Amino acid sequence: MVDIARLFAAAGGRDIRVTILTTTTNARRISSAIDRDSLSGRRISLLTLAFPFKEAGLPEGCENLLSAPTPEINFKLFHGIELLQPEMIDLVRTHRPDCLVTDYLYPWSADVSAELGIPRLAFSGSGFFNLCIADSIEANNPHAQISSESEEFVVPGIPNRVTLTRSQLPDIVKGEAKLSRFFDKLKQAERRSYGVIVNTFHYLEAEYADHYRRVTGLKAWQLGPVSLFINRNFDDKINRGGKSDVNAENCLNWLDSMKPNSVLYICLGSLTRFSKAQISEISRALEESSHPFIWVLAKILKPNGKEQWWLPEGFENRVKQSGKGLIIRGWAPQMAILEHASIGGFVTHCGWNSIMEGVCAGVPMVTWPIFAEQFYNEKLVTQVMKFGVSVGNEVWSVWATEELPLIRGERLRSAVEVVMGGGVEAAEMRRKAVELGKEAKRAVGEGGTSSDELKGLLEEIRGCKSKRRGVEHVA
Ligand SMILES: O=c1ccn([C@@H]2O[C@H](COP(=O)(O)OP(=O)(O)O[C@H]3O[C@H](CO)[C@@H](O)[C@H](O)[C@H]3O)[C@@H](O)[C@H]2O)c(=O)[nH]1
Repeated sequence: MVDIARLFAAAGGRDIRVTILTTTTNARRISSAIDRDSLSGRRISLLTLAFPFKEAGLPEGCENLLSAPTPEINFKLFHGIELLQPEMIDLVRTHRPDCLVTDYLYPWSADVSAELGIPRLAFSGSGFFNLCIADSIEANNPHAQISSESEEFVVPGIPNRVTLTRSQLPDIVKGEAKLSRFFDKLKQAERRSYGVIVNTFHYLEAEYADHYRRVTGLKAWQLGPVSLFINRNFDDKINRGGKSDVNAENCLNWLDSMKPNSVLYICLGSLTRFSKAQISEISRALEESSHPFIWVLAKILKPNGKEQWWLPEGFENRVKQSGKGLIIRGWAPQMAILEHASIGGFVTHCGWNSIMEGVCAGVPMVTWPIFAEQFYNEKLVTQVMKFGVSVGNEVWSVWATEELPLIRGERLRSAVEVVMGGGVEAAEMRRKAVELGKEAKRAVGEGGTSSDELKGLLEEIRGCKSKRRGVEHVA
């Protein structure tokens, strides 16, 4: 979202000013990313609201999932956001923007936009592929005809043959009534929007962007990869949101000492939590594999809801002594790592931003989706564009608890071997990943598809404004 704001500020010229409406702690988290870019620093203002912690039953300062990604906190956060709604609507009415860009999760913004006669653009944090799969599953219920959780079904009516299992579908799809009602509301608001903007690019998802436009009748713009448009300097790359927990230069120096395409990067996002048993399996795979690695460690979640870092006894010392790997606890300088020539493979949870960043860097992937729409994103990588291989996780879950089936070390190792080994399959995946990386750069360059769509979108917003002025004048 912040990258999108910076994109508008940078591309819009003098007549565009951007205001980001957010809550206090989140504002603190993003302000440095805005301020260090002098252009966006001048053209972007932050408008902050105090989060209603007490009323939502949350501890002070807990206003995003990073502090504790549990379902309980999730629900309370949603409740807090709901409580803020009247205040947010008032602010929009007072500021009267020419265009409102809001997350999919803010259905009210479609109403206030209609009231003010301004376009609402829904921002999807994920890609068109995900939107198309979600639409198809909701409309056709293909999983209803399947007898077991693990039987594959084909997603109907989309451009490619894509298979999923029922166990990989988000809870919401499988029908918790309260959640379903909420998501119906989001869908209706999406359909009442002026259009949607997506952090993607033509070459990666062209068919799915067209399919989405056709099925929904909505306008849709591909503006990405936003990270390429915006994050041009080193500081931007290493401090995207979180402050890096390692010395990025040391990390890159270590990568400099490695051969091209030889290092495996493992990061399962900022929200994933694992069991001790799962961490043990990953460490065993990494020790037994011949490839050097950078591992961004996921925390374990204890039964009492507390979190902690954990590694099997002696593992870290052995890694240090052999010089085979780096272990990062906390926020990694992910973009800078992925772009390094020594990185040869990326084990990812398939969060959309990670996929886009891996694509930009031309790195093939081992996919390990955990929850949200990550299983859908996985299929774009493994079944459609084919620049990655799945680790074989079958079960959607908010996090990997002790009860969930383990991904065994052997399974991880063999998936890593497919991507990092010297076989024909590995070469083909790498070729595809490199091609995508080139196309991503082309898309954001002068005359590129995303650059042109951005120009077109800004023109359209200006057009809406002129039309409104005309109407007001006549009135
Ligand atoms: O140590 C870290 C961890 C993350 N990142 C950055 O944080 C972002 C992570 O984003 P993403 O890969 O999308 O993962 P999540 O934070 O898990 O994303 C949530 O939001 C995404 C966008 O809506 C969804 O696709 C995911 O399923 C959902 O989990 C990326 O820019 C990473 O570069 C770092 O720089 N260092």
